[in-house]
Amino acid sequence: MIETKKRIYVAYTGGTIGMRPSSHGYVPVSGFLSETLANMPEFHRPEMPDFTIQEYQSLIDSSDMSPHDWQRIADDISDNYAAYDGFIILHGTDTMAYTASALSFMLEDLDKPVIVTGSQIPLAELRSDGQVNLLNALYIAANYPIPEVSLYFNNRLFRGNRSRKVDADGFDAFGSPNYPELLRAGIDIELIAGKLSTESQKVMTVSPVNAQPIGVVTLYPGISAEVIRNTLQQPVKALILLSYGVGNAPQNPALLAQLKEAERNNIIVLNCTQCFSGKVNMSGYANGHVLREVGVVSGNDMTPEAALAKLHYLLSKNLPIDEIKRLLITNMRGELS
Ligand SMILES: NC(=O)C[C@H](N)C(=O)O
Repeated sequence: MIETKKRIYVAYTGGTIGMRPSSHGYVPVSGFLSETLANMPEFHRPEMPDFTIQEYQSLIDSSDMSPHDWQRIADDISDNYAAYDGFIILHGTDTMAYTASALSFMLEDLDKPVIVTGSQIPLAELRSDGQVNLLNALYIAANYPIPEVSLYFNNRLFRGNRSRKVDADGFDAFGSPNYPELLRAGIDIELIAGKLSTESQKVMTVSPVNAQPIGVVTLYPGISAEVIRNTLQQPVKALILLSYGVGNAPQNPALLAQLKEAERNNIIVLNCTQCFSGKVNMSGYANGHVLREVGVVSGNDMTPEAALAKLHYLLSKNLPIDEIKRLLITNMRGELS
């Protein structure tokens, strides 16, 4: 029996991977990525899957990404879902972890691999990491299909909603501080925490997301209650508080009163740690306990990127506030332990 080649859909949204130098720095240029790839023979070897590149109308630096763009990507995957075995999203690195997190929530009952990747140096430049990232992402999507939204960078595949950009200018630009990688591509390709897809009867659907007014405040020594008060101005619906250590905040009565006021106004306050790894435990110290007493919800070991994406996703569903709070502490897509 002849094995048919896998078909992979590549959505090119922008980012450094397809950029070209200009007088004011790198810019995305339409048609350039497809043209560059057409001239790279390794992408067309018989071991490689068949792939189609869909270049988006307006290619963007990922610092311009918004929830509206997440929706466009999710809808694009949905429109092409039946015709392909896997999906690669070519994306800038700056907000890649946010998009991977958002897609992980929006794509309900996903049973095919969706891999987000990009590069630090454009594909067409000398010493680019784009070639190896895209080549491996295509190969892995076809031969090691892990049916979830993941992020591939520098020989490692991470769970999308556990990943973070950890280096502004190195090639090892992503990490997954609280969860092992799904797969490592060395001389051999080694599955670590990833589970390969099996026969499934699932029907993938997209949960729409609208941009939600969400505040984010990092605590710092000397922070005044006014900073919290200003961030909590209407129409804010949720606040991510990036607290100290295991979820501690100063025992400043004015600051705590602002958080209590948020609860009275049905504004969700989600406590994530500003530490790179580890988790929130509001019973560890009296300074964390007071936050719990004023109704703050624990973000556990969610990354700030996953917490923001999850809030956009849940707030877009118009659920009762208690249900949103319940789901925030529930593991929905492997985003928290
Ligand atoms: N390496 C990159 O892709 C960075 C670029 N500014 C982006 O996020 O689009």
